Amino acid sequence: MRNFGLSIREKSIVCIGFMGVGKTTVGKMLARRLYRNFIDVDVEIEKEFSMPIPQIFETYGEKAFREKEKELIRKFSQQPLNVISVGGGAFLQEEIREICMTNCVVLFLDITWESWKERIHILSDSRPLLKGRSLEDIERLFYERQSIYSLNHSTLQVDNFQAEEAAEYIADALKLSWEIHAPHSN
Ligand SMILES: Nc1ncnc2c1ncn2[C@@H]1O[C@H](COP(=O)(O)OP(=O)(O)OP(=O)(O)O)[C@@H](O)[C@H]1O
Ligand SMILES: O=C(O)C1=C[C@@H](O)[C@@H](O)[C@H](O)C1
Ligand SMILES: [Mg+2]
Repeated sequence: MRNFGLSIREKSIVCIGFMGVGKTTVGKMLARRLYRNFIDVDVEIEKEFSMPIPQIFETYGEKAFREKEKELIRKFSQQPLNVISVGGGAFLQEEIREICMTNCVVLFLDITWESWKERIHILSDSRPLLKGRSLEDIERLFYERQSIYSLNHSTLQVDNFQAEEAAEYIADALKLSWEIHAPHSN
């Protein structure tokens, strides 16, 4: 789908950030507040392979997962009015970074390592890249990943926000920026 005519308020919003920062949780709430479709790319990949992510990694390998991730992000990012939560590793791929930065509003949900580690117990079973790794290894991965997320249009530090508060804050900020860009259009 061509989207050259999309205005800033029609562009899809893409949530990026480290595993477990809240892209799915906050993204879903944001979509509800903005009356948009919510798309979780991890869920869409699971549907395509008809199996959960850890099993996709085991059966087909990370490379196949990343190819499907790119294909689906290419499709959804060109549609208007989505809120799209991409996987924590999606921005490792240069092509995905380019597609998202060109077609969408890219929102980085950031968190400090200190806050993130409090969540590890609810994350490790469902995230193959965390399973079996030591805390030191995960901390290294966390800091390595920060550089890929530095390409974005806007960043929100979520440490002191409940998920719903973060969604409210983002929705209000977006509406304000849309007003500034196009004050009298609907
Ligand atoms: N602001 C928040 N405060 C506290 N807990 C949160 C917050 N946002 C999300 N969580 C919790 O953290 C966990 C991970 O959130 P979520 O699945 O949304 O992360 P994610 O960024 O989508 O991860 P992934 O990249 O692996 O898909 C969930 O149990 C969720 O309830
Ligand atoms: O950070 C990552 O590389 C990943 C994050 C998850 O959202 C999934 O996309 C998958 O587990 C890989
Ligand atoms: Mg998610």
